Amino acid sequence: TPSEAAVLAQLKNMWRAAPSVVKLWVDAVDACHGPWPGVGCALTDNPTIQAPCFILNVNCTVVSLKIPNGNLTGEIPLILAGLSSLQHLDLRGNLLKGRVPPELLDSFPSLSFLDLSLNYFTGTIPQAQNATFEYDTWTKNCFSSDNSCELAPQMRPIADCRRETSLQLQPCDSWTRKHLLLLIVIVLICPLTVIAILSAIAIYYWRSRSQQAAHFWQNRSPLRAPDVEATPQRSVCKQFTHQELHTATNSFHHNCLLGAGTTGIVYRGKLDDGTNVAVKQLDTRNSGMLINDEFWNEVKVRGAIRHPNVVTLRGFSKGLGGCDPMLVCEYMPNGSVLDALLSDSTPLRWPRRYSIAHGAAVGLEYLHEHCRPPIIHGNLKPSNILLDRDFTARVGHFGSVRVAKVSQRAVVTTLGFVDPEYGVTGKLTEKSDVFSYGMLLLVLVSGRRMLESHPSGKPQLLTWMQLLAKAELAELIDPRLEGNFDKHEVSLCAQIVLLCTRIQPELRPSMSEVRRILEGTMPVPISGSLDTPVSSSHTSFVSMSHFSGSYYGSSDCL
Ligand SMILES: Nc1ncnc2c1ncn2[C@@H]1O[C@H](COP(=O)(O)OP(=O)(O)OP(=O)(O)O)[C@@H](O)[C@H]1O
Repeated sequence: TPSEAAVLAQLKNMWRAAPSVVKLWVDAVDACHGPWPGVGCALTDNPTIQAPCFILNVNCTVVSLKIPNGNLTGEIPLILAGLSSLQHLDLRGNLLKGRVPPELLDSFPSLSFLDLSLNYFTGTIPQAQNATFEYDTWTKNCFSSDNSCELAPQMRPIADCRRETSLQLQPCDSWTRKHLLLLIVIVLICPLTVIAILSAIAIYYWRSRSQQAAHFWQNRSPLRAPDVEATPQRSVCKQFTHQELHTATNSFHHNCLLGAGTTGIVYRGKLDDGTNVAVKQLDTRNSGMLINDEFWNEVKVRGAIRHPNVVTLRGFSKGLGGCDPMLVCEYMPNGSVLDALLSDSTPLRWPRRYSIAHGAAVGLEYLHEHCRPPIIHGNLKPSNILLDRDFTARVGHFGSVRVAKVSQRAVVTTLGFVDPEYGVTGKLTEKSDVFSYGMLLLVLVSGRRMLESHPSGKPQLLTWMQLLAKAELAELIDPRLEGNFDKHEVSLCAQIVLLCTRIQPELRPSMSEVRRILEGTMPVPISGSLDTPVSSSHTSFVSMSHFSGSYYGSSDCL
């Protein structure tokens, strides 16, 4: 019919480029009257009779269209509906895609054979109203399997349905690519995301645990040493320029002055990153300190020390070009034990004093027994025990610290707290620090400076020691405590003072023993409970004791 001729002409035009039988369709000849491969005709009057219309020269109609494996592309053309007499449609093995509209199938009332397999059709398998098609019609396409099992029972036994469906409706290329991408996401990205989330949770958990641990330690009874092994030991000691420290301390402004000692002046400062620090300007001219390469090497070693009871050294400046060398330490907001003891406003209560005694013992134990080589402080005294925000005692100011066993030369020490043995041998040992610790404890209990005289007018240290030896504790104890103290703890401290200040260094306890006595996990050694402490010959040291004043800077320092 003319309409069929028009449809075929359009199809030819559409699929002209494809290497299929369509290429052989000849325009000049009617499809049913010439050699149009793939196009089959039958008598219009009786379409069941297929005939060579071009020979018989009778009216014919198109009843079959067979263009298999022709590389036809695009969607299935809806103009096919114009071939309404089609009984046989075979488009298998092409590259057709998109949906197959059921209306199209309904427009072929006589269609008895349909093969659309091996294409890229998508969507659901269309159901024609008047016909059911062989199951193979649809296979090897990209149909979703949504309705495949609804259709399958009409054609196959139910048992075969799912198996056949899943076998036949194979994924095609485009499907595979999409799912490959999905697989990559699942296999690679998802695990990475999960790992990242888990790591974040682990880090958060670890941080909060360590913060909790730190908080716990600060708030708990002082009678437990922190886990020193967990303390990081990587040196973060930085070499600052003079200019950096000049800026940090507001040009060493007097408002930033924290205090002055025998070895220099201490200023409060603020680094670029906002950290508060204490900057000690070393007075090499008057202190007799020997600042050489060995000193700086020791300073760097100290930069690696991290312990909750030791002030961290943040850095140094070598003081080149005529500038003073400087040490940069953590800033301790509550100043030194000396400051706290002498504070006019609030006397240091006994539990805090005992906690300070314990903290200082733990810090010293760490320096002596956990550092390799051991570190001798060499200048332990109340102004060198600093108090952090929570009043935890931190052993500070290592200005004269020397590596153990090589302390052959004179170092700056503070008389009154220094081991009498040092006066004889000129050598500092761990036991020199133990002696100084004993004196520190005496100051904590009595609340008095080393220079202060006893009301009797007798030389200070001897008087206090005699009181201790006679166990006349009541007279020794700081009156500012107003009787609010733990008698057992005070008695323990008194006995530790006696042990630590024994003349023979080898009879003095180690700092770990001191710590354990304070914690109550070790009894006081009986032999030395009230042994003879330092003799009166030592008083000469006492009377020369140096007091370091401290001037707390006003708030407009920085
Ligand atoms: N890190 C710090 N944080 C806060 N204040 C500090 C710090 N270091 C020192 N100070 C303050 O500065 C004062 C003087 O400290 P410095 O260490 O110079 O004195 P010293 O120990 O008496 O003397 P030296 O150790 O030189 O014999 C301390 O008493 C304290 O008040």
